[in-house]
Amino acid sequence: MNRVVAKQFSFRQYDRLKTILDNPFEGIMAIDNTGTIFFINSFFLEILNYTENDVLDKKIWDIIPNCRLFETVGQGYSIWGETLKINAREFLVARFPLKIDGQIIGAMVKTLFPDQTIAKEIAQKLARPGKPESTVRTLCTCLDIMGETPPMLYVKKLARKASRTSSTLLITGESGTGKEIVAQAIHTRSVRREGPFISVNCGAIPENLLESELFGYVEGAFTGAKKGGNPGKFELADTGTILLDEIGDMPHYMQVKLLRVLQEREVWRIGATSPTKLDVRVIASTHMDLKQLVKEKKFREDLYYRLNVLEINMPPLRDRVEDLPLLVDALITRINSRIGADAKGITPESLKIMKAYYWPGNVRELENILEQAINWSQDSIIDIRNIPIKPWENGCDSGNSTVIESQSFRSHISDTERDMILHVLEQTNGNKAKAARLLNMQRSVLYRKMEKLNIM
Ligand SMILES: Nc1ncnc2c1ncn2[C@@H]1O[C@H](COP(=O)(O)OP(=O)(O)OP(=O)(O)O)[C@@H](O)[C@H]1O
Repeated sequence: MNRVVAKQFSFRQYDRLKTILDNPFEGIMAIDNTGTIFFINSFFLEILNYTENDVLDKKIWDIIPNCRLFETVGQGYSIWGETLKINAREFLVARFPLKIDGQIIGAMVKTLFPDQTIAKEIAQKLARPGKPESTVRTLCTCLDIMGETPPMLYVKKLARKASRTSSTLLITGESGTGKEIVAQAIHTRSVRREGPFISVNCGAIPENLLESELFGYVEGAFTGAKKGGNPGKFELADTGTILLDEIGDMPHYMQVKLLRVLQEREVWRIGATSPTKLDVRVIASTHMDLKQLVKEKKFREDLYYRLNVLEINMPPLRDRVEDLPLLVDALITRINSRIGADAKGITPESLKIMKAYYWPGNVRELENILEQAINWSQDSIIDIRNIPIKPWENGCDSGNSTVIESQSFRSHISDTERDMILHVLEQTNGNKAKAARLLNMQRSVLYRKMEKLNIM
């Protein structure tokens, strides 16, 4: 190998090593035998809120006074599972000596988990070997949010940040992008995790019932009111989190009432003479453009700003197709265990089609197509071309979503949704409850979609 090649090779190697060490999932830092920091990765820099220049060549005790890494240089052995607190965040870490030819030349510290919540989730999993996930917990955690592309890593980062407070949060994004699972994950890693998580689909509840559903009523409030009254979803979510899904569908008069709840932190049951105090975190989600609705005077501006204290925007699947292999693997495992199949993967042709398709129904549609393909395939390596309705053949330039006019794009989404729903209804002989299950959506959502798409 000549010197130039050797140099290039080592540069490449260096880049690769740096990528490994700079990954966003673990913190790594190393000191020499005088306690001087000679390596720190971006994970730790972000937690410390420092740049490399602030830290490199400084003594470890000046940067993280409570870090016992320098002790490792003297001790010469590793310590696992110690807690390290940096800027009010706690990490489980390991520290161990670095040796060359048996001589200690320094020590390094690394985090064992990205944070304590994930550590606890994994500990729980280990404590219950062999138990199917569904019996361990029903709500999603951050581990259930699949995706390693930059937009998804950003979503997870925002979700972690949002879980540290109880601020009102708005999650936006197309249908099926995972808004509900992110809301659940934020709840399950927040201090409210022991409290309830209540999800309300504002668009699926008939307008005349919405107020009593959300705020409850007292005995005798109206004919047919239950004896003793009934608590609303807000009261049921007390000490926990309420997810107001499809907030864009909330009628105007209810927007006023919701604004009052957010401001006063109390609800008035229908017919009540005094309010009930609440301790609820509100997360709202929508696939609509709320700003546009505000402009069109269909959504109150003051409510929009109350809800949008924090915002997480879920990227559509077409913008993160590099996540497809990971999603496909994970979803196949999920579907296998749900329907008792044994699919192992997909053909390269399927992946090619998937990467070119623009996924109007996002991950929900992907899951549905995979489940259909598993049912139609003879082999354990499934081919999505085997399914009867092939939405990617709908005559659109699937490879380049940006050239699609927004109107035709929307109508294409509706066509695809209509085809999917009709196909599943055919499979279930018109049984809507079964169809909703197959489509992985609430029955009320299916009814709403059927009404919108004129499916009788
Ligand atoms: N990143 C993801 N990782 C794993 N599963 C996902 C992801 N995104 C979505 N899903 C799955 O897709 C389905 C739809 O997700 P979810 O209900 O959270 O979407 P949504 O954005 O709230 O949809 P809608 O607006 O229609 O209510 C669920 O089965 C969910 O588990």
